[in-house]
Amino acid sequence: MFLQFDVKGRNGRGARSVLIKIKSNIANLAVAFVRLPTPTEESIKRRFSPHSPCHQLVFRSPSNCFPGAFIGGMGGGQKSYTTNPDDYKLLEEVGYGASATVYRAIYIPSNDVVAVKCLDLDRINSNLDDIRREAQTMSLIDHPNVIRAFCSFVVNQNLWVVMPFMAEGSCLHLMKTAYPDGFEESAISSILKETLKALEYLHRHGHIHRDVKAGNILLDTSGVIKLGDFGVSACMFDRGDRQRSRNTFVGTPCWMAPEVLQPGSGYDFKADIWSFGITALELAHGHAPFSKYPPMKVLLMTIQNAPPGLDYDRDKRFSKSFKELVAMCLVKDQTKRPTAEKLLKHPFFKQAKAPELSVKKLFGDLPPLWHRVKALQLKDAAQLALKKMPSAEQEAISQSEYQRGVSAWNFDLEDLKFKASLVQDDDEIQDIRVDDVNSTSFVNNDASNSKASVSKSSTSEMVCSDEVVPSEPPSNKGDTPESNQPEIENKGSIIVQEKNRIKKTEQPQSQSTSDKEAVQAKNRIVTGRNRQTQSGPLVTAAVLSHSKSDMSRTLERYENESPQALDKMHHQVRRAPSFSGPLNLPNRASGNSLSAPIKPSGGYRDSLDDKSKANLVQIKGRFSVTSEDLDLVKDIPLCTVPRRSPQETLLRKSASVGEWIFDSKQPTPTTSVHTNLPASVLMPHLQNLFQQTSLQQDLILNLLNSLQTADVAEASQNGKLPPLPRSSENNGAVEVSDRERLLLTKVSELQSRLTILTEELTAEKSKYIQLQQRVDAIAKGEADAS
Ligand SMILES: Nc1ncnc2c1ncn2[C@@H]1O[C@H](COP(=O)(O)OP(=O)(O)OP(=O)(O)O)[C@@H](O)[C@H]1O
Repeated sequence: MFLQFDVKGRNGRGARSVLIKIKSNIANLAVAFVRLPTPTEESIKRRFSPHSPCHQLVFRSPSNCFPGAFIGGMGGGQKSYTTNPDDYKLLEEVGYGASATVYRAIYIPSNDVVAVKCLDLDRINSNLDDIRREAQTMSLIDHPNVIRAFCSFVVNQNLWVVMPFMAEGSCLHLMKTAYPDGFEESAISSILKETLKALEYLHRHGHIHRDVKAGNILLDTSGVIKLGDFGVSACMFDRGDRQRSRNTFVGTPCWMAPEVLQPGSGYDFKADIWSFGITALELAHGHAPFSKYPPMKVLLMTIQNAPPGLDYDRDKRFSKSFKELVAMCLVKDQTKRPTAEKLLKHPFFKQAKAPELSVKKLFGDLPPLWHRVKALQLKDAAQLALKKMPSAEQEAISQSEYQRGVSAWNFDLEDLKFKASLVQDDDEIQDIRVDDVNSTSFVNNDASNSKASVSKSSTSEMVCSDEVVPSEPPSNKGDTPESNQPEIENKGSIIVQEKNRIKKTEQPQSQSTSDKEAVQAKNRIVTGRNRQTQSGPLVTAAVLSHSKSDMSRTLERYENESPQALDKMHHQVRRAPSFSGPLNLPNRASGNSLSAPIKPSGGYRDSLDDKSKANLVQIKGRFSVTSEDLDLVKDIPLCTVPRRSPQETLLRKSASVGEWIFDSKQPTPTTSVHTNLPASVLMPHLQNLFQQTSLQQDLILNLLNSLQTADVAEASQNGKLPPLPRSSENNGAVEVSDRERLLLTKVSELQSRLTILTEELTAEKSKYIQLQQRVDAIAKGEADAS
């Protein structure tokens, strides 16, 4: 079916200006990670003014052409919705993403509750094709598990997409509100099954969703589950431009498949299967794997590490079939991943209950969605207000560096990998592999470990903050059909705290508020650093490290001082680095295949352990690096692989130094250490290694010196640093200080390298000394014998 995409003004005027506006937006592709401002009451009123210019994007199908209104494209018998904005009354904000804000709204002619997604065309990180594609795809949908658009039209600089209102919001919101550790398995299987049905439908019709994640799985009060957000979907059967778009990075870092990160080869619908697997882990744990890391680190880990899975102690509560399902999806070689159709036949889904049974109970007694969203926004605002800790700054710098690379179209994967390697890992929240440690199990094996226990128990990872009162819905709430909904007392203000779980299980089941605070304080001390997840707007350590009353005071201040200030903060919250936004990276050809080899079992791994036991060379937190992976990342520069133990030196040699200094084909001395080669053979190699490591150290020192002294201009030409300010007229001071900052970053990067090399040198020295002693001993023994 061919759809025509028209732009017209309300009175036939203004079409030209809209087209120009949209075209100018195409030129703004490089603007990434922009969040929309919270529309003020003023701006919403303005939008609805009868004098406000309205332009309509009208979708017409040959068989169903109603100028000014779009009626269900394929389903037939659908309700009709007009494209007149005056027919819609926007109510509360119920969600926001990278490119849009979503409102609950009333369609006045029929009094229906709908959702209106407002995409700001001025700020959207997309071109007209993308926008059109999303709206077209959504309007053609005819599947119970996929959100369809009733109609779309342009109002001022916004594209409005009218769609069914999903009263319980997204799974992500739900987890952030009440299930910080994820859902129980029965709910997960229902959610995944419905999502998979949606994917099967989309794939069958030639679409790749490209943004499958908990934030895009929407729930309504009756337990119906729908997959939403086609902001980045692509058509598999297209050629030309759209086909090329599949060679670009689009998606959200934590959910992106490895092949999406190496766009030279392109990717297909199997990328959705990977994202589906990540979503399964997200639903199981409350967050996506790698979500605590900045995007560039996530990119590196996705490429370099063994795929994540349900392999840890905390995952004991999950069934074998669930673990298998996840493992099937998270296979690096996309050709080995099953189709959605095949996955639907997996035993895991045989037991899946109807969502009305397993999912509906999840939100039984939660406050209305908009209260929850408001509470989450307030927490984001508080987080921003308190965001003065260095780690937050580091995140911001990391994010801005990343964006700079992306928006300047000078993205360099090697540079990215190097920078990623400098991001400090958070060892304090390491997970423990099942077969590594016979530790006390801290997992609540009770499958009913859900909201009730979470919200009532003081051992839970939530802190209920009664003081945070979600702001009242707009005054026109009384006009709505839901105005008779009882005002549910505030339960939505919940702070998720990741802390030392073993410690927590020792805590008593009921405590007073002050006890709770004391326990939290204790846990903060025990934990050191609280978890910071960068998957969407979350409560970070900044908030968590403040007492409940501190936080409420902050919030009160923002609430009371001025609504505008709060509004501004919300605006800033959206603009603040959030690591869940889609990525759009330029096309890069890559000859490297970084996909890990898959066992000939067709990609069906019994568990990660099999692979890890054979080839595991490093365990780092929840991640492991296998020798298979190392072969594939040998082009990753020095120190991208963290080093902790003498054994890891072997790994480092083969992955970095061996590549840099030695002929990689030549056997390295370190690999020979464990052989029975005579000392006379070993010694030259060791001496060689020793010398070359020293050389490396000298080289780095020289580089450091030269950088620190005079070679600034030359450095600016190598593309790594911004150019020197051309004139002093315009904010030269800012440019200089930015530059200084970057130079300092560069210097610290070099210093880190130096430190690592020094460590390495020391390790080699001690090995050298040991071997020297052995050689001496052998020589002495031989001398004695003769
Ligand atoms: N129909 C709906 N009913 C209720 N809530 C919705 C609906 N559609 C979206 N939302 C909420 O709004 C949020 C943002 O919507 P959406 O994901 O479409 O925006 P986006 O800007 O495309 O997001 P992303 O950051 O994923 O690209 C969702 O996560 C969800 O919580």
